[in-house]
Amino acid sequence: MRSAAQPPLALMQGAVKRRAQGESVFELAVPALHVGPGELVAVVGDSGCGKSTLLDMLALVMEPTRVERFEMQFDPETPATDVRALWASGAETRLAALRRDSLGYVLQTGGLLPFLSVADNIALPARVKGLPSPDRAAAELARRLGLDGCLRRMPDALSIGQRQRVAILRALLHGPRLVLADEPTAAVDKARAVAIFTDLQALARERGVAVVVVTHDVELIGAHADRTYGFRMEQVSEQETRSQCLEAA
Ligand SMILES: Nc1ncnc2c1ncn2[C@@H]1O[C@H](COP(=O)(O)OP(=O)(O)OP(=O)(O)O)[C@@H](O)[C@H]1O
Repeated sequence: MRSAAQPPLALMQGAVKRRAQGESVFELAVPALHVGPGELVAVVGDSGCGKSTLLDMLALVMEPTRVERFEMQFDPETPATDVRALWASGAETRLAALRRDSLGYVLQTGGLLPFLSVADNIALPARVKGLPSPDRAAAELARRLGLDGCLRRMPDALSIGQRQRVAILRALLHGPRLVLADEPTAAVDKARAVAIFTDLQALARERGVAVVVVTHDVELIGAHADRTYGFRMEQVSEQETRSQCLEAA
């Protein structure tokens, strides 16, 4: 768990995202959310409450409509990066560099490239970053995630659950400081889901990585999360739904 002296790795205060589709409007409010190095934070809620919207804002791929404070501090020795200011000034290159170097995103769909082997898929983020191919680390993580023997195969020769674990492996391998996982256990059985949450928690602890997991597995994640955020939804008119993301008691 984060010690009192350690600043949060990601901090969001007074964030609002408004999304409109035709007549209907969805508004997500995030009064205060933070995640520290070594912490695993869970985000749980019903379908359509704004979990992916929140994750996309944390992944720096979706700009908040407005936000009072949005900072990331990947190294406690250096000043925090003012993400709010980067969005406000349209600093796309800086935002892209932060995404590439410091964030790992496990997509709900896995997002593996079908024409590359599993080994080449997982080496991709490191290559983009200009780092050598992380073969040894990949083999070790593959063993931990029960993917022995899968690295030489093509993605379509893996089960959905295996593909999901490969996506986790890929998101971790280039040494991100913040890992965002959207339903990483959606296609696996309960035993494998427990193993995945246990591994994500252990990896957070060992590497001082901050992990945010969106999940429907409320009961399973409870044993692994340092904090849980839920949502309070309100239908304010026929067209407009509002949702508030709040820390669970
Ligand atoms: N491109 C879009 N434009 C406008 N509204 C959108 C868009 N995408 C999603 N929404 C709306 O935003 C709301 C939140 O969507 P989001 O995907 O964040 O929910 P979620 O909690 O992740 O749902 P699920 O669990 O089903 O994946 C939904 O009501 C959805 O209809």
